[in-house]
Amino acid sequence: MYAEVIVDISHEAIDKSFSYRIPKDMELHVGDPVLVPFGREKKRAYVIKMSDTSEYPEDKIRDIISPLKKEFSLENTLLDLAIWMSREYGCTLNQCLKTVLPVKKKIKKRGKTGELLLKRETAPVELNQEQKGVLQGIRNSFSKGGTSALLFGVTGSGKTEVYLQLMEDYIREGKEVIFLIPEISLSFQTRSRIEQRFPGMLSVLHSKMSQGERAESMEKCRLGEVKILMGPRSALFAPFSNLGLIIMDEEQDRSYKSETTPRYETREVARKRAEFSKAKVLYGTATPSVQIFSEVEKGALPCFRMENRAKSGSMLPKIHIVDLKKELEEGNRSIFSRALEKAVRERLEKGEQTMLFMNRRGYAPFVSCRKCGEALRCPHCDVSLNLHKNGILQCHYCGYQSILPKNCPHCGSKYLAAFGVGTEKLESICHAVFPKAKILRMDRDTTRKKGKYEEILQEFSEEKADILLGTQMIVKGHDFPNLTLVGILAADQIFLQSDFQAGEWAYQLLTQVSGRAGRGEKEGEVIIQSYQPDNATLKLAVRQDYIKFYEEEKRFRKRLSYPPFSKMLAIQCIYTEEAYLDLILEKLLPRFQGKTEEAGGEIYGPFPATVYKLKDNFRKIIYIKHDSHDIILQLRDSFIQDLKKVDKRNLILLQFDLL
Ligand SMILES: Nc1ncnc2c1ncn2[C@@H]1O[C@H](COP(=O)(O)OP(=O)(O)OP(=O)(O)O)[C@@H](O)[C@H]1O
Ligand SMILES: [Zn+2]
Repeated sequence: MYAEVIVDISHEAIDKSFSYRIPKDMELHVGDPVLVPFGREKKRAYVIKMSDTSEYPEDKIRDIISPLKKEFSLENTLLDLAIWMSREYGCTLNQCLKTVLPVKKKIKKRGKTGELLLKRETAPVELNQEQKGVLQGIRNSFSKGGTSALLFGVTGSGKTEVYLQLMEDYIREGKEVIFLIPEISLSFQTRSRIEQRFPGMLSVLHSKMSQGERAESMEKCRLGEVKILMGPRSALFAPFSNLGLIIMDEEQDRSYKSETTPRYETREVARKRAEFSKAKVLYGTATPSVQIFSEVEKGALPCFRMENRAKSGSMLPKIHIVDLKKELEEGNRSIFSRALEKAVRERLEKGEQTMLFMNRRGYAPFVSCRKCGEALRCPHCDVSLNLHKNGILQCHYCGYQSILPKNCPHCGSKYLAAFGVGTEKLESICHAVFPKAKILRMDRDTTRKKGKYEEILQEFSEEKADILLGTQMIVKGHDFPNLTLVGILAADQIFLQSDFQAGEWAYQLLTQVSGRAGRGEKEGEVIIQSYQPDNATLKLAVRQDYIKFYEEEKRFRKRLSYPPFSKMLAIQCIYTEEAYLDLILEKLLPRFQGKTEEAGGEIYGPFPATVYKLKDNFRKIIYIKHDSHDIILQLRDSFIQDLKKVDKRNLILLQFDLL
């Protein structure tokens, strides 16, 4: 027998594995630590794969010296987690270890830190009745052995206060807390609330950090210099050895789904991490994901609700829909409906703030020729190019850039024109329509530089600007008491996606955006502009009736047996030559289809991915559905085996997405 091992994982990025022979009487398992000869030294290594044969010449291969005891339980936990992830998400253990284990950097030795004492700078807010009720409920549920719970509270109901109290429970017991937040929304407000409550105990991760800074944050956890790690999904792998609690705020957020291999679902990995660390998980949200609410419905997850805003006098905002078709009929061609424009003016007069949401960045999402009708497209991807204000065309998928040509590259005419509105254009329009207003824009382009994101939010919260406009980034978790108007300029964009989860995402987004309005004492108003004011999801979002929305969504998904009412696996096959990709799939599919159907599953596709060509790669997707999670995983493995037989040179890249 042979083993593939990775060496000394805690010291550098793991990207290479080595082969060793397993001596006859040695019993080993994947994940076991072993001692191996390495150059002239002996090193600690981990078994990541075992096989009967080895590609290495017999005389060059060396023997494993001995198995080692798994001494330190943290390492154990993270290894177990990696092993589970590689099985669940269909990728190599190596890929999972890279995700799970922190890259360790040499860090200056610091003086030994004393016991971390809990000294508060600010007294906790007196909780209201609703908050007290849910806090007690969660505590009871956990102390009776419950391992996870959902805190379902409307926007502004004061979930953060509940989290803080619960964190305190665990920190007092000497345990550690992971506080997960969605990507990009490093809510500086929440961060400073935690810092004030638990001075010196918080470490943070965020996407703008360098490798070194991330490593440093993680290292503080390992050394016990902090008790709380706040960050996006990767914070889940904090090397805490006495983890007590994982809080996952905005549980429904899409950034919790990893877009790179392993494509894991943070919600599930959190549960596993908690299981291996004997910790608890609290999910929090104002709009539960359909997945999590189906668990509540089945009685598998206790749910604690808060239905009122926390601050006395604060109410959920009034929401209206404006019909853009009617605006057009009545001669208004502006991007602002009359109602929205009037509402903004009123806010400017009263010195209140406005937030304007536009789902696209850049100046205009399309440039096309008025003569031949062709749009300018990315040469590497199957999408149209976005025009930016500086006259640069940009692909938002691969980053390709070119200068806007004078003439149409298809017919040579000079009638190229930009269509649609992105945030840059919205900003120019706002300046023209409201010349006196102070305007801030927040999107990927204005927040590229480190610190910019916080700077914009800080400025807006200090009321140095009247209008904050931007993409998704502006909607998450922020609390501006003087913000009384939210305008959603093009709600239809939100519904355009073809995914079966599109309705859910739209509902969540609309609720989140709307939830920013009227969080102080002044009443809030939300205006949603749409060409399809009768859209069912839109109407449900306006009524803010989650249960009704959930019931509708459940009916639709049950009828078509979509998750969470069945398991679904998307298999994405990727290759640069379309013809070869098609050929392989043609060879492979009949047999695989047979297997799937025999196992009682359903198979669909292959379909081209939404963006079929991406960075010069063609992408086709096959979906399989089955009630059993395990059978789905078996079918996945058999797909991999079958593909190996036809794609002998191993050219096609596979990506699995377990839904
Ligand atoms: N018991 C309380 N008494 C007075 N004010 C409170 C109380 N609890 C919370 N607040 C205030 O209410 C506002 C909303 O609270 P918080 O940000 O925790 O809500 P949330 O539920 O996390 O909202 P969202 O889901 O929209 O992010 C904050 O300004 C907070 O300081
Ligand atoms: Zn591109």
